[in-house]
Amino acid sequence: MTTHPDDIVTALRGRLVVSCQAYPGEPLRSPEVMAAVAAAVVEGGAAAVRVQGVEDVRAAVERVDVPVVGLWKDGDAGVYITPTLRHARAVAEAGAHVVAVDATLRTRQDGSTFADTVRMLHEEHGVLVMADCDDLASAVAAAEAGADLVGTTLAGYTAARPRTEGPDLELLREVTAALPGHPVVAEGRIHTHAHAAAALAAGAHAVCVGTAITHPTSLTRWFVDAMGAG
Ligand SMILES: CC(=O)N[C@H](C=O)[C@@H](O)[C@H](O)[C@H](O)COP(=O)(O)O
Repeated sequence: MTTHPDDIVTALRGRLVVSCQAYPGEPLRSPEVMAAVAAAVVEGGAAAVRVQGVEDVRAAVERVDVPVVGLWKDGDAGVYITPTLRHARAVAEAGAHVVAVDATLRTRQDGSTFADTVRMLHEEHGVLVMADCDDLASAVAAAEAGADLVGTTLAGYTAARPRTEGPDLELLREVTAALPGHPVVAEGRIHTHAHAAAALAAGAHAVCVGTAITHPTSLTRWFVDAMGAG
């Protein structure tokens, strides 16, 4: 596998990234299980995997031969995706090829900025940075700060934008138009093949899908609800 930063970005063009995450207390919540899920999605053609938690990142890096986008979720309110320099450093040290970081314009717990995080990850670790954004302003700021990949990950999960039923394609179109040539990753509520195709058509460099591939509890619940069988 290529680990050169430019090659990783090129390798993701038009491809699927699969987020492999189980949440605290869930039956599949273990680094070994998530690494196995990562291996399974790579067999299906995932060009990269997105993995949460330092131990999960370490296990996935050992297990799969595609780039690992690592993050550390600390809590689930406010800035919680790789929220401080300490979290970012730990994810990079666990071997992630790309570190995903909250890039919203909200205040961070340790007083650092997203730009500080990008600088530290580039200079001290030589890894790529994925900016998890929630609106156009944060996406533009993230690109200016040097983010290698700009994601729509947090659209609909902050006060910045309403939560759309499927992916926020309107935001995706705005971001790809504002950042021509900059790799934009469509992420968040991409639940169908049609959503993924629409995201590419809207200019996404890559598409990241989590729940609709790797979260069996949600998938089951969707069927149960549709059947009125719960
Ligand atoms: C908002 C937030 O915390 N998103 C997280 C980011 O890593 C994950 O919980 C999502 O599963 C991931 O973004 C993929 O999205 P979806 O599961 O909708 O395909």
